[in-house]
Amino acid sequence: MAVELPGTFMQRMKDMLGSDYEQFAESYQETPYSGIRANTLKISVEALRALSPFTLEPIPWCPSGFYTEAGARPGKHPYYHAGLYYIQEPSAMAPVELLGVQPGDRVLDLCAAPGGKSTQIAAKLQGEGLLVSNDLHPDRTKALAKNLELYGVRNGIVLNESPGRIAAAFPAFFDRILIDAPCSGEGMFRKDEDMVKQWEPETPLKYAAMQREILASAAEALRPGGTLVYSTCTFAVEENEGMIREFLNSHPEFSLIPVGGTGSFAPGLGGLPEAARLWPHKVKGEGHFMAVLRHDGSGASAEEGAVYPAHNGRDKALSVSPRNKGGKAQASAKAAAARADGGRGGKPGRAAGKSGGAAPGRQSQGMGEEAALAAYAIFAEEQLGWQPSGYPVLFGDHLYLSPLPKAALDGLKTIRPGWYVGHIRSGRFIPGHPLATALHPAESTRCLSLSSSSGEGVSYLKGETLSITADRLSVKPGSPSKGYVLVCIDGYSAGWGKWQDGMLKNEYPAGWRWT
Ligand SMILES: C[S@@+](CC[C@H](N)C(=O)[O-])C[C@H]1O[C@@H](n2cnc3c(N)ncnc32)[C@H](O)[C@@H]1O
Repeated sequence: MAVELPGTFMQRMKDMLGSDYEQFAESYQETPYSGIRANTLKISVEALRALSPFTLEPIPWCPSGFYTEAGARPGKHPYYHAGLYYIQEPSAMAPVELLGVQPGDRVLDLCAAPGGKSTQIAAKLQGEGLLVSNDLHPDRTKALAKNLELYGVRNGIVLNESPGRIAAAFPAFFDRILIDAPCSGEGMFRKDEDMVKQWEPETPLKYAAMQREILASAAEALRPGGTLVYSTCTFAVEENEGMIREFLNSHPEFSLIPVGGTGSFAPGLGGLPEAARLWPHKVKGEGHFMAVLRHDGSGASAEEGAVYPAHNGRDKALSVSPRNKGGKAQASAKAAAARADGGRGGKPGRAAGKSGGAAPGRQSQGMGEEAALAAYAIFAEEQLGWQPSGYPVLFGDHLYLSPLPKAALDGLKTIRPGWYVGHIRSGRFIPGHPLATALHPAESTRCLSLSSSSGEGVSYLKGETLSITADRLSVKPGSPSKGYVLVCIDGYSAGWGKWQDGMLKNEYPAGWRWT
């Protein structure tokens, strides 16, 4: 590799690896591996394999993950814009596989940007339950929100908060928490030269201080009996086994679930074989560390109280009506309940971004909330033929469907309170791009499928107006051809168009276009 690795780092690795060191050092001459992960919210693994223009080789630790061949440019294919896969470093797909997410779970991804692992969690939730994706750095939450929208996530909330404030707002609430910790990034040296340039011998200790705080907050937000996965992409023991050992000493209610030494996962170092390592000289991927921690179930969980509807996509409840999805998706956060029952004040949060983003707290400018929701309901009936579930949250003229009541997010910096469905303009409802990306063709009254290979798909993604004859539209019986059309690429939703008299006006957002 072009960048020389720091001598202090290499000496430490020599001490750590002993006879394996030579092999480890040689692995830096290899080209790093690349991968994609099927978005099973939109396409099955089998269907992606059949459709893929790239040669795909399975990644052993992730059933929906594949290595892509050198020279493949998956980011430059219309399927990427249709959200059929996420481009992700292969080892980075491992932590979520160990989190054990089930549909209906309440999951917190504490250090989530740009959203690789959050999108993986969302796929496992299959639209049921709750995903809260958080990142401390405001700039990074923009990419996080965009990736969740591209992926078609309906039950996700994006926060820009400190882990401590999240724990205070949601004590003993989440079934599963992922900490993909900020770290010294030594495991990424082969892939990212900037990590090498930023590294100094003291870097691991600097990150260890942050990791300690994040772990302590996560322990408070986890419900009794819940599961916490801690991962890093570094080799430093003080950020890995050392951090976990320290956490176990101060949190005796947690124990390690053994994952090291199984399948592709090497055992942890320093007398912690239950933890897992992915070594770049042993697997086809970069360096990673993972520990799975289970709470023993002692202590009180969040009070039963506020209930939110699971986003299974076809719930009729649009108003704030309690709905229990199989018991599990029953949100019983003490905080959510307390705040839903009267609130505790605090600074208003804020939402941002191109697909919505008026400041929460502002009421609808043009019309009252009731009228705005009525306009949306009319749109949903006409355009979708069904009413998606979720708590309606109106920020200015922008409407979201949230998996939690609005009051549950009071005082938290909220980038996205839920699924952005659109905004009100002059008394009419205008559908948002994230509404389209999360829809399946059968969920829209009017659809048009463009081919990824004919050039039409790319023309649409470039924002061009297309000439489309009426017979090419797929329209549900009894509906007119004129109006909003869900535009798909080879049958997978990509955005909106507006059809009239043989012309498709392009509604693909400027900031998302193919360049
Ligand atoms: C390893 S990256 C996360 C990658 C992400 N999980 C993914 O799969 O795309 C770590 C993230 O932690 C964020 N971060 C740093 N300090 C944090 C803190 N104290 N609390 C929450 N997030 C933090 C960084 O902004 C960064 O985006």
